[in-house]
Amino acid sequence: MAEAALEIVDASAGYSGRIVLDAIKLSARKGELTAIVGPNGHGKSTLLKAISGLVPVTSGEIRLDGSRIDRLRPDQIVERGVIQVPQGDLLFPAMTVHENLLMGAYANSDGLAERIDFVFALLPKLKERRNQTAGTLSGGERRMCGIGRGLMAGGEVLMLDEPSLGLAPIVIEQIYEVIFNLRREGRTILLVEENAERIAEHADMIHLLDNGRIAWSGLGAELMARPEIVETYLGV
Ligand SMILES: Nc1ncnc2c1ncn2[C@@H]1O[C@H](COP(=O)(O)OP(=O)(O)OP(=O)(O)O)[C@@H](O)[C@H]1O
Repeated sequence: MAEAALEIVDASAGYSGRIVLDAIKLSARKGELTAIVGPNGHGKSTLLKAISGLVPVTSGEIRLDGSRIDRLRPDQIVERGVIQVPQGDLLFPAMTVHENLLMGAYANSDGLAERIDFVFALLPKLKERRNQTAGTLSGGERRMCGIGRGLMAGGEVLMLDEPSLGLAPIVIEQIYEVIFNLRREGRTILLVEENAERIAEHADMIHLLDNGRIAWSGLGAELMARPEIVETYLGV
């Protein structure tokens, strides 16, 4: 079994005294696709934000390769190699695709040319659109640009917050093909997805987050064989 890249050990986090994550325990193993699924508003995005240092961890620990990162600033966490592609893309609309991609490498510009070549090879649409401003891209292209910008950071762990959100089914398939390719290449990915069916076949481990707690963990096939869980929590 691969060793853990990221370990969340009994971590709690929330907003202004309100606990949203309650003693969460899970890990994302190296080279694997770990998925967090669960209903809306139960803390999936908060978990990624807590890992990124954007929401304070009030108890417990978050470790990267065995070293604590939960007391670091967000920019220090990026420098350590934990990169979050936020929900809703958050691109710079007046900047070109190429400029947006370069922004991803602000903390680490070593091997910039190789990285941009890698991103353009993985996402050829971005190469075609490189001189177009991000504000003029389609929804799917914007999502790809967000993922490309995350990859430009050259991090060890890539965290994706609902990359399928708001996209047409055919575009969702394209986005997931890119993510599954990254997994095949051995990237460590922590993915938030509402629809477990979409990722069940490809995820190495799935954690179900319900009301700020891990309610179930296992393989995709095991989850799909539990219709009562799927119906209760995932509304499929
Ligand atoms: N900045 C904030 N301030 C206060 N409460 C917040 C903030 N962001 C999120 N919350 C609350 O934290 C809880 C968990 O939200 P979170 O966004 O983590 O859920 P989620 O599972 O990712 O849902 P979704 O898929 O809708 O994004 C919700 O009750 C939400 O209202």
